[in-house]
This record gives sequence, C-alpha cells and structure tokens, in this order.
Amino acid sequence: MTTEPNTVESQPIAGARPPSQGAAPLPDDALIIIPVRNLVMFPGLVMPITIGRETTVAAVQEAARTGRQVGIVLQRDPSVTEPGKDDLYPVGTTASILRYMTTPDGSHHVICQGEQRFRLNELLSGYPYYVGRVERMESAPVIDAEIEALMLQLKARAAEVLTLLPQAPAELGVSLQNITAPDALADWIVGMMDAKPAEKQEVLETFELRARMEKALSLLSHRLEVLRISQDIDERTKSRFAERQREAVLREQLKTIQQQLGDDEEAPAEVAQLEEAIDKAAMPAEVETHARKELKRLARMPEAAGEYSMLLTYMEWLTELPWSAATEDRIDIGEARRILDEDHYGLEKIKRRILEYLAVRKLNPNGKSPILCFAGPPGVGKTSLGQSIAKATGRKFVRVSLGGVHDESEIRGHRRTYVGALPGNIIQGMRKAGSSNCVMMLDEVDKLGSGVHGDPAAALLEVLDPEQNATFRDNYLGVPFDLSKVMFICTANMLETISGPLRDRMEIIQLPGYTEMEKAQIARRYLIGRQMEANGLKPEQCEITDAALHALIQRYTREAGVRGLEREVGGVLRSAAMRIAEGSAQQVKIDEPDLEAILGPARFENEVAMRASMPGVATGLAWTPVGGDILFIEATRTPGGGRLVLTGQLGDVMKESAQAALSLLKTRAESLRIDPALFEKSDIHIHVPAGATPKDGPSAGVAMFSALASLMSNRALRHDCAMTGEISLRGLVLPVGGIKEKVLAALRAGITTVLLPARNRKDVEDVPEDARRQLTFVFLDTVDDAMRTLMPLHPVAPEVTESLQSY
Ligand SMILES: Nc1ncnc2c1ncn2[C@@H]1O[C@H](COP(=O)(O)OP(=O)(O)OP(=O)(O)O)[C@@H](O)[C@H]1O
Repeated sequence: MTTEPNTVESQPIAGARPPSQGAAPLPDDALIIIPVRNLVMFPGLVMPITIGRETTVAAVQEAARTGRQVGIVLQRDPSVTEPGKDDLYPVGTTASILRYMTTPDGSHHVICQGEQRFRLNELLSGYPYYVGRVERMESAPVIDAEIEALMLQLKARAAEVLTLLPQAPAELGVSLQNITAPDALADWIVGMMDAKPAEKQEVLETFELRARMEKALSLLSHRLEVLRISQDIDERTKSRFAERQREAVLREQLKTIQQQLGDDEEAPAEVAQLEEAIDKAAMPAEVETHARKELKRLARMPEAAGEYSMLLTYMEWLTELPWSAATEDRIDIGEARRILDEDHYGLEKIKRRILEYLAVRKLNPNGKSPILCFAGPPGVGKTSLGQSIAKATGRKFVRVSLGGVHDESEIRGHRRTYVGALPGNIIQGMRKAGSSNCVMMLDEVDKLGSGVHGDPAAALLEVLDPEQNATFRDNYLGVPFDLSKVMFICTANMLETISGPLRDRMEIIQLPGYTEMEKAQIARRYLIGRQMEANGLKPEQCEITDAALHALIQRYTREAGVRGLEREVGGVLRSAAMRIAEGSAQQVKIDEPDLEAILGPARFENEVAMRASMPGVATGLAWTPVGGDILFIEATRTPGGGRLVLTGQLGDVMKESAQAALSLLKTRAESLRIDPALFEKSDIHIHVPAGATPKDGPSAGVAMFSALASLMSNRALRHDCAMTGEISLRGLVLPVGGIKEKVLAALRAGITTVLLPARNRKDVEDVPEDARRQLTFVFLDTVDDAMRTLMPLHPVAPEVTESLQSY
C-alpha cells in the first residue's frame, strides 16, 4: 500500500489561453482534468498530490477558488509530457480539493478527496488547463451472500497484511473495520495498496462490483503472499545472525572454562615462555610460589584486558632478575694487584686499601665488610677503579646514578598499582647486571636529594645495611630480593652533603687529584694509547712531544682529574688522523708550537701574575668539590667612615673572618707601618670574585688579612705566593683541611710558594713527591710570618722572630 505523494504533470493543451477573466465558463458536464503519472485516485480515498507545472497550478487554483471538483486521470505513459486524450486512461475519479498549499521551497501541494468514477469522453480546448467532458458513473451495489463473503475475505486479508506491516499506523486497521459498503471496501483497499498503477487502474475501470472485489482480492492475496515470503526471508536472516552470535558467546565461555580447569592448551605463547623462565630463574621458594600464582592469574586474563600487559611486564621483571645467577668469586690478591696496576697509574695508598679490602673478603666471604666510598673530583678514576675491582674479582660491574634522586620511589620503586610503575634503580641495576653478586657502583651519593616523597637516603641505608639488605623490598616487586652478595661501592665529589648515618656506613677513600707529573704519566701510559685507537691511529703514526703534553696540561686544562686532558689529547690526535687520512703526512709529530693551530689559543695563562701584582690583592687557596682552586681576595678603600663591605657570595663564617682580619690588622698597624687614622677615614670593600660558587669557611683568614695589609700599606704582595689558614684575633694561624687539593691547585695555577699553617706541616706528606719538589712551602705560626714572606721589602719589627722555612 502506498501513501506517498505523486507528482502531477500538467501540460498546456493546444491553444490554451492564460487564465483570465475572459476564460470560457465550463459546461455542466465538464471537469477540470488533472493528468497524473503514478497515482490512481479512488472514490473514498484522501490523497496528497504534489503539483509541478504552472498550468496545473492555475487549474488547481481555479478549482480551489470556485470550489469545483477536479477529475484525476492516470497517464498511460508517465514519460509523455503533453498527453492527448489517447494518452490518458478513459476512467478517472472526481475529487474535491480539501487543501491547497505552497511550501516555503515553492512547491505546490493539494490534498484531494476522491468522490466518484467518471469516464472521460473528450478533452475541450480553449482553457488554460485541461478540461474534459465526462460521464459520472453512479453505483448502486446489490449486496448478496457472495458479495458479503468476498467482503469478509477482503477484510481478513487486509487485516493480515496490516499485521505484516509493522510500520502501518494503527488507525488504518480501525478505518478498515469501519467500512461497511463492499464497493467502498474494495476501492479503499486497492487505493491504499502497494500495487502498480496499471493494476490499480484496472480495478478502477471494473464497474461490476463482484468482479471488482475479486480483482481486489486477487491483488491483495498476491500482496499478502509477497509479504509473507519477505517476512520469512527476514526471519531466516535474523536467526542466522543470532546463531552466529550465540556461537561466539559459547566459544568465549568455553575458553574461560578451559582456562579455569587449567587446560592451557589455548594459553598464549607468553605464558608458556614465562612458565619456562620461572623454572629457570631458581627463585627462592616464597618468590616462586608468588610468581606461579601471578602467572595463573595472567593465563586466565583475557589478552585484551588492560591489566594483562601490566601483569606481563611484571612477570618479565620477576623472571629476569638474577635471583640465583652469580659469577664465581675468584679473589687472587696477586692478580688483583696486577689488574689495578695495569689500569691505574699511581694511587698507591688507594690500591693498597682496595687490596686489603679484597683480602678480608676472601678470608671471610660472609663477614660484614665496609662499603667503600671513593670521594674526589671528577675524572680522577673513581669509576675506573670500581671497574678494576669487578675485573679483579671476576664479577659483573653495574653503575647506578643517584645524582638528583629526590624521591624514595626512585630507589625503591613504585607500587604496581601506579600507571607506568617500574622497579627502583637498585633492582633495575640488578637486572642490568644479571648477576646477584655484581659490583654495584652507586654514583654521586653526595647528590642524593631529599624530597617530599620519603627520604631516599633512608632507602639507600637499607640497601647498604648488611643486616637488612638480604630481604630488600622493592615496592614494584612486592617480594624480597637478596642484595647481600652485592659488592657496593659509592662515589662522591664531596663528603659534606652526605647524610651522617650514610657516611658512618662507608669507608671513605679520598682521591684528591693528580699533579702535573702524574697527569703526564697517565696520559703517556693510558690516555694517548686509548685515544690513538679511538681515532684509528697506529703508534708509529703519531707522536706527542713532552713539551706539547705539558702545555696541554698547563695551558689547556685546569682540573684535578684527567678527563679534560683526555679530551684535549683526543682533539690533537683527531687533527693528526685527519692529516694522515688526507695524505698530507705519513707520520705526525705534535710539538708545543703546533697546539695553538690545532686547539686555538691557550685557555689558562698565568692569571695570578696578572691579577695579584697590585696592592690589595691576595691569592687564597680554596677547597672545592671538584678539587682545590685558587681564589683572589681583593680589597679596595674609599674615603668614608670606617665601614666594611663584603661582596662575592660570602658565607657567614667567611664574613666573620674578614671582620677578624680587619680587627687584627688594626692591632698590627704600627708594626706594619700603617697610619691608624686611615681606618677611620676609609670605607673598606672586600670582594672575592670568580664564579657564582658560594664561598665559606674560615680558611681564607690569612689571605683576608694579607689583602687588607697590602691595601692599607699600599704595597703589592708577592704574586707567586698563595696561602691558606684560619686566623685568631691574636694573630695565630690555625690549621685547615684539604691541604693536598689546595697545594695541587696552587701548582696548577703556576704558584711557586705556598703558605700553610704550621700545624698542617704533616699533611704536606700526602702531596706527591714531584709536586712537593716544585714548590716552596712556608709554614705560619702567626700572620706576621706571612707578612715577612709576602712583603719581603717591608721592614719587619725586630720583636717578631723569623720562622720562614722551606720544606
Ligand atoms: N690513575 C689513573 N690511571 C689511569 N687512568 C686514569 C687514572 N685516573 C683516571 N683515569 C682515567 O680517566 C678517565 C676518567 O676517570 P673516571 O671515569 O674513572 O673518573 P671518575 O672519578 O669516576 O669521574 P666522575 O666522578 O666524573 O664519574 C678514565 O678514562 C680513567 O681511566
């Protein structure tokens, strides 16, 4: 059945005139004819019709205006644009126009009510639209039993059709039941039915009631049959789909059941691999039970589950850790000595201490041995000593950097419930080492931060504590891991920032840095060879002269270690490699004068001579985490009222020692021939330039005093001298720390004479022999001793005894 609107195509007939007042009035038996293409109007039916052409619009407007009926006639061939009488079916239906409307898109629609059949006798000309002379067909049905039976049948089938059309409105059923006239029933059913226009037209043209009802019934039966079949097809397709869905669900259930029964035939390859890995890992019993439980959970989990990949990663960690894997310890002290000597020049005391440590471990493998901590500036060989220890004991070596670790979880891991959780860096290090008795170097323990999320130092203590580390618990692993066989070695640049409890656990071994001679030896024996190889040079192809090497050390680097030196040597050798590769030389000899062309102008000239040769400047010696350094203390004087100003990021202790130096100088004014009134007339400014590094500590006392004495007496100090020492208010020089580093720094800076507190005399023994030989040491009991050395031309008060000594 269809209710869809049909398109009306009306065409002007020959000689049609525009609609006007002058149009001829219609004869009584004439109707305005509306030819339609796809629609058969039946009496009793209400149908919407869409109108296309202007002339039809005019016809409909005219009919609506005058309240006339129209005659709706089907066109035989919908493609004919100007149908004549023969192009139209001979029977149509008169209709009243119930509504005429124009929609906003400009199209015209009418809703028509079908009234009565008519026969079209002829088309009249002289109208601006189709007008036909017609014969209306009256109907006076005779109702007999047969008609009633047909009526029942029609109603029953139509009702059935409606049930098969779920989209049909419920009112249709009601309308159907309300129709009592048999001819109206047949017309209504066929009019509403989804049948071809020609089929419907045939029913329209059948005037005899019984024949018309039979035709309607046959059309309806056919329609019903089609609907039944199509519903059947529909159901079959639906059930096939349902079947497939059911299968999928069953399959899924089957899989779950299989997994629950432990039938892991279907289990993914990973599970099987992990199973094997657990077998091989030789975990402690407790851990193994846990691992197998987790593996079962994994196997049961659908692979698509988000937790699956997390658990898989966890299982991989668990199985890849060296629970029992270990290297065989072979501690041969003679061999260890050979390895240490082979890899490192000098460092005698340190090597001896390392060998002692190894000997104790050999004799008492399960005893508590201290944790070694190598402390010293960068590039002095801390890491490479650690590597040698690993080599000498046949153990694996792994480095774990603690610099910048602020969070306990970086050491101990995050709980597995965190997104992206991982073990802490100790466990990560263990996996990397792949051996439960590795040598683990914990780098930069002095840079361990302490943040808001727990104290990493406390976690580290647990790692290092032999009482606790056999059952170290990483948050991610959730099971204890035995760290007791690991040989821990820590490194640090400075000791001050290491927390007390941590420092107590460790045996500190200081590596203060190298002298020029030591550096030259290290370069000759290790660095040059290594860099030659790295740059693809054979030993006979390139030579660096002694003069060039010393110039590299003195003028191109200033460091305690040898890392910068290795870099510069590398730079020099690269240029040699380049020349050989280009073919411009077979052999390259690098001498001192060549350096400037290769590396550019020298980076460190004799700064001291430049800066310290005017009154008011003294050269101090400072200890810094990266080795010692020289420090210039500059004092200036402006007319004023005796104020003391200090700048240069000085700490409180250093400020106090400046105050003390000034007070002391006032008491010594006479012996130093300084006008005491000068102090009242001047403001004094002390500045300690160079770098944003905060400077603190009392050890610059002597240098402060000397700078002030030089300023106030207006005499320059000897610029080849550097000094360190605390002062008392009475003028005594008190001992200070870091002598070796400071002395080496002085030597590096081109100083020839070092002034030290007399009570530090014994510390000079730690300074390597060759450095000692290059320097003059002056030991100070009082500041007056310093003055005699620094201002030799100054008349010394007779009561002050000479104590200038050379080491
Ligand atoms: N005494 C030495 N004999 C031979 N080579 C040395 C010696 N000291 C240092 N080196 C070499 O200098 C380089 C730097 O040393 P290493 O990396 O061990 O320094 P580090 O003290 O660990 O520095 P950082 O604290 O910056 O890690 C290495 O190539 C090392 O072999």
